[in-house]
Amino acid sequence: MRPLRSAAIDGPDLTAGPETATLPVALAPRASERLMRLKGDLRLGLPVILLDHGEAALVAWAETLTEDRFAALAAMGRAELALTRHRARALGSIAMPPGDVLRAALPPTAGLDWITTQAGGVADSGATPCPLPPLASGSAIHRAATTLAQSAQVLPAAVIVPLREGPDLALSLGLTVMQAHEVTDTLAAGAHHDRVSSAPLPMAASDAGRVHVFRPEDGGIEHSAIEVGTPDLSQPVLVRLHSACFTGDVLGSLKCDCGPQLHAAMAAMAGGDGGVLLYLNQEGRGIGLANKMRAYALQDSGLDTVEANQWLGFDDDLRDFRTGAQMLARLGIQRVRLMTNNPRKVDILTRHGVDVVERVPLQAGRTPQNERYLATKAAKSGHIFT
Ligand SMILES: Nc1nc2c(ncn2[C@@H]2O[C@H](COP(=O)(O)OP(=O)(O)OP(=O)(O)O)[C@@H](O)[C@H]2O)c(=O)[nH]1
Ligand SMILES: [Zn+2]
Repeated sequence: MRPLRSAAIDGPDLTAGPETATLPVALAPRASERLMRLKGDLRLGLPVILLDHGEAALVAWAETLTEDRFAALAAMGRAELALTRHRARALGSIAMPPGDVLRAALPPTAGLDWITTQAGGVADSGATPCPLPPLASGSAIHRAATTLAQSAQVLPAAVIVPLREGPDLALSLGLTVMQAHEVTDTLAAGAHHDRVSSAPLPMAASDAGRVHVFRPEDGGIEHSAIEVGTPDLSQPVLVRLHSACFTGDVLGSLKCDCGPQLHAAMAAMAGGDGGVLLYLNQEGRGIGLANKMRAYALQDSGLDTVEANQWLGFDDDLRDFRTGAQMLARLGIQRVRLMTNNPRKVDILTRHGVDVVERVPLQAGRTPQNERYLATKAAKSGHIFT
């Protein structure tokens, strides 16, 4: 495979000769922007090419792959399936250490239905998945493909076809190409968020209110901060870091405590000296609404919240609370009284420069239907309910 350097793959080459010195390099996409393109392609069902130390592979996500594209991929070489260690465990494989990814050969007769079953996409169909003999430990390409899928709220299972001819194919077909390590490094770094708009909003809880909308620099999902009442930002501010729950916040689901927690937090702010609600769009602890519904179907067959996430291949909590710390900093809030039962929220805010002067317990909305959900929070996720 010829070593290839391309602005489409590596970004602009700032060390090249004088003729490139005049290129408007600021116009070229940065790593975080190329990552969003890659993610967009994979969500569409388009294959991409990932590179790792002289290796190249075509990569597509099992969930978004179509029959015609799968047939074309399988014709390109020996197709493999990459699954997270959680999904491998659900299929009956031996336990794998954190960070490891299962890499298995696709049986020659495997079709898209078989792949979807292995990926966990037919949990409620009664189909029985089977253990897959691993080929070897997954490479950086397998890891990048499954980690990126989790961040895109897609089942973390990928079809991977190693390429002998390198990324030339990608360039002639117009496929997006990226280095695997750049995918994982960029994901780990997280995105910076800036405030894009603010406006007053009178609310049922408080006539005085203001909404601030934040957008990540990579063009991803927006989040909001809601001032309830008129908090004095020079004093410790009552803050709720709330993750979106469409079913609980909007539909009044009895399966969780999110809706009552949201309303209790706003009532406490309105009834006191005001406060700030950070509403983070991290539905289903980051797995998204579609997967949360898959998890709910699995919970009806006996799994708890954590087991259901893992059965689908996801980590049990994918939320990035660094976003909350950034939003507080942009609002000029340094000291907070944090309304939560989750010590991880306190820990991450503290590690990212927020002075959490007090954890304020927030218990509301216990129902017979959410008893097991709350028990699992206490037993497996470290929540404090005392
Ligand atoms: N994956 C998954 N997510 C769920 C389930 N039930 C609720 N959620 C999500 O869990 C999150 C709960 O968010 P929070 O209430 O902010 O957080 P918390 O970690 O419970 O901590 P607290 O601050 O103590 O409430 C929301 O994103 C919900 O959508 C479930 O069964 N499975
Ligand atoms: Zn909820």
